[in-house]
Amino acid sequence: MNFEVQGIRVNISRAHRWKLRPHPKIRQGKKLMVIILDGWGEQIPDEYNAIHVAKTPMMDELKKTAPDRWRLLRAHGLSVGLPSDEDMGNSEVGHNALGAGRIFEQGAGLVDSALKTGKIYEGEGFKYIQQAFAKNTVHFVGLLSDGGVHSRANQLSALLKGCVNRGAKRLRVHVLLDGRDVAPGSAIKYVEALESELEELRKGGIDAWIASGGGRMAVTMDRYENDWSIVKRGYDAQVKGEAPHKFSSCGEALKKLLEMDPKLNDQYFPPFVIIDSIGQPIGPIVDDDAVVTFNFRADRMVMAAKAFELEIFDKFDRGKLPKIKYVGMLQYDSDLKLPKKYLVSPPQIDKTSGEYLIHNNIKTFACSETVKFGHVTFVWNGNRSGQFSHSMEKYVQIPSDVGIAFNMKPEMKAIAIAEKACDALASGKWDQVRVNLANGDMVGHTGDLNATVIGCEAVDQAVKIMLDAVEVVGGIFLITADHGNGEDMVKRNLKTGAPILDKGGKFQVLTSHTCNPVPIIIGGKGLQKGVRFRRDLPGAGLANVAATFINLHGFEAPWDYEPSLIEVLD
Ligand SMILES: O=C(O)[C@H](O)COP(=O)(O)O
Ligand SMILES: [Mn+2]
Ligand SMILES: [Mn+2]
Repeated sequence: MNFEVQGIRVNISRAHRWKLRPHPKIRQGKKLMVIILDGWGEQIPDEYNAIHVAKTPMMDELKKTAPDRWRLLRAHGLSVGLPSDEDMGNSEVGHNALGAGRIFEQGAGLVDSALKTGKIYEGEGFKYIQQAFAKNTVHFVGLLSDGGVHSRANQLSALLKGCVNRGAKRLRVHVLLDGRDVAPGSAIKYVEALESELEELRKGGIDAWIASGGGRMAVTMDRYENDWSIVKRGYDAQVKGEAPHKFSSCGEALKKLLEMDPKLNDQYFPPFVIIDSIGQPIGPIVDDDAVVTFNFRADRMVMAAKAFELEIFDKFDRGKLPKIKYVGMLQYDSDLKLPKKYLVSPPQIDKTSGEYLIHNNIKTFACSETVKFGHVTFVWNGNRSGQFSHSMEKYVQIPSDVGIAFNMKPEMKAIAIAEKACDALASGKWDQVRVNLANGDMVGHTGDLNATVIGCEAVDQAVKIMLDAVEVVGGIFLITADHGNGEDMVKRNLKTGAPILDKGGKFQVLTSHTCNPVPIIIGGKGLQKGVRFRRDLPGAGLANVAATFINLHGFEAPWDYEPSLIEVLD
């Protein structure tokens, strides 16, 4: 559409037309069930592939019986906006791509560029913390590893140096140990590397130390408000200098805590505080200090950001809130403007499929359990809080188990989610019913192969329940995943694919995601005859899914979306 402003002819970009054209061949009005299997990739079918070992009759049948409606998608690296194809996929980038139908450069890459160009030091966020450089301490809180999912250690190193070069004199790092996006037991390697970097800084006259720490699943990095006690433990250690364990260095902390519990995985380490020779914590956060949370990914930092920043806060007793200059590596929630100040702007993910759907009268019901709830809502909608329309969308959260590792109850809430989805479908109120089943991922991250097998079996049962409901209403289903995890529970020789065994012949556990592709399957009575996957998109990835389901709703996809995966044969 064209119009004139001050004599200049303006063409309103087609992207701003929310109304979608009817698909020339696919009818509107069919109910669509979209099922995201979190952490469900495709990999060599051997004994370390929990999805293969699991009895999954439903998923097996779908793969065997519909070759034209089953294919693989790329779910890692450049296909989901990560810096390189060495980067495994993750829930945030995966669900962003699924919901937005396009690939956006993600936090990892945005921070890399801002550090490389030096832009990070020119922004408002950096100037804010710089006020503390001369007389106060700058604290860095975040995940210490090179997993690249939530943070990266080389970005922390660059930032520490960048602060010192610009006048910071006193630095404290509050480390969160990983063992989830990287190998269990590898925390010591990252701690040693950081300790030697801080030692170098000390040689240059900078007062720089690790001040506290703990495992990421026990300290600070909870998400979607599942368990505030995790954030409290972090706050107590980082701000108040209080923790059940006190040591004279972080290296000593890791060693001693492992002696006390040799099976302890990095991600579950209890909180600890580093103390000086007279037993005082060496780096509590006090008035006028600056604090940087150096994770770029939002979901597991939002709660800590609230604890550091919100004046009105009732989740736990913070005591007297110090007056700090707090910034996030990124802004973690742009709707809540949280935190107010940040070092790098987050990706601007606009015009997501959810917004198109409501403009085209497609009503959506989304559901998952707490630990993945934000994935199928907030992240799916381009990191946007709440619904686009209260009357046309409903989001339901099933409470996750709290206080246990998920290998203790690997079935998680898969069946409860499936039942909710079936009720939603049967109610006739919703055109798209979207769920996320967490098991392949959350149980996979524990590294417990047997439990992951049980978790994957629960997923298969849940899928069957939902597909039966689709059948009853004559609808369509689309099943896919956000990245791999459960299909590979062992570290492998990268060239041969053979599992790496330790000296005792035991396999080395893989707790992280993978770079494997994920399946996508479409079907159901309501799927029009002749619909099949195109054969000309061999490199397609998660960003191609949104155009696909928009087609299945009977519309043409927006012109700037990655191409749809389907074609209709006459
Ligand atoms: O946060 C986590 O649990 C892991 O680092 C990544 O898992 P997710 O991307 O599946 O959430
Ligand atoms: Mn995931
Ligand atoms: Mn995961």
